[in-house]
Amino acid sequence: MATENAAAAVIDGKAFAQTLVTRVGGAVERLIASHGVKAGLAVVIVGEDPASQLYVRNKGETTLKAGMRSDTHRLADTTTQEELLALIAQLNADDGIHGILVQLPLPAHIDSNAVLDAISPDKDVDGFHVVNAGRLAVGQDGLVPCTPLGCLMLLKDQLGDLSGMNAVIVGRSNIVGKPMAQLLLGESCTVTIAHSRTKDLPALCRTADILVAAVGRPEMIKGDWIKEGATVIDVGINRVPSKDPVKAAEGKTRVVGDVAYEEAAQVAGRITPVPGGVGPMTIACLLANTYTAACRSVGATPEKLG
Ligand SMILES: Nc1nc2c(c(=O)[nH]1)N[C@@H](CN(C=O)c1ccc(C(=O)N[C@@H](CCC(=O)O)C(=O)O)cc1)CN2
Repeated sequence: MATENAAAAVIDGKAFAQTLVTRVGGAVERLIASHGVKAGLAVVIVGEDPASQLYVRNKGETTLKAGMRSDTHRLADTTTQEELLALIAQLNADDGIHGILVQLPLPAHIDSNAVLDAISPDKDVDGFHVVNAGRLAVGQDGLVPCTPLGCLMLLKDQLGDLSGMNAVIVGRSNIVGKPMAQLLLGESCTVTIAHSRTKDLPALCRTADILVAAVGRPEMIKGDWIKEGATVIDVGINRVPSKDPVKAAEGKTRVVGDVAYEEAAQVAGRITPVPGGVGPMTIACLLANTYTAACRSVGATPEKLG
């Protein structure tokens, strides 16, 4: 799904995500009919971060839209690590819950890795558990992190066979950069991960047929870093002051990606916007992963959704 822009085709992640949620909903219904199992997702949020609250609300609403059970656990930011681990143990043991997600970031007094690794790997719908990271690295079936999975779906929808393409990923996080590299390697791309110590990043980016920006720095990637006709996937979600000085003075913000969109769209062949690109795919893929986990819990083969 792409609409024409000045130069680049704009990849409509929002529309793709809506289609995916509808497909998940159909598959969820068929799993209920065939196995009497209703997929269930538990989301845990600690604290009051407004962006996290918004994402968690969206997750709950979309889960219900897809016909799944949705439980949201809202915990105070004074919650101890022990209390959070006790809740996870309870959710691991709950047969009606097939997916568990702990919204990140967690407050500083909680060790995120300890919490993520307490989630049963079979219910780890974020795909962040070391077991799922390992499965992805060796090409075994597991649960794949939602944002890179969504990026891959968009890329395959746009480009079809990716084999032999040069992919450059800017950012080496465990959540996006590293799993994205594994997924693109699995599609037989030639993959480079760039990071803060990479030499001549603009020149490296210009070698990319596929450029994935996941660095968390507003509009860092400029138009002249992009090869003519390349496909640009912008994972960044950064809040910056409004362009209108009066609104900016009132503290109003706007959301931008890691790519300088206006410049990049003059050069790229295809590009994801922010908002409306990768972000909505993250939530749709979370539902797809929850459906997959529910299927596996009863030995059913998940339908292909993406
Ligand atoms: N446990 C997790 N925590 C976090 C994840 C994650 O995948 N698992 N990712 C992000 C937040 N996130 C989902 O949790 C998320 C971020 C953004 C969007 C989205 O649709 N964004 C909109 C713009 C919304 C805005 O204006 O702020 C868009 O891009 O169109 C969805 C999900 C960190 N935490």
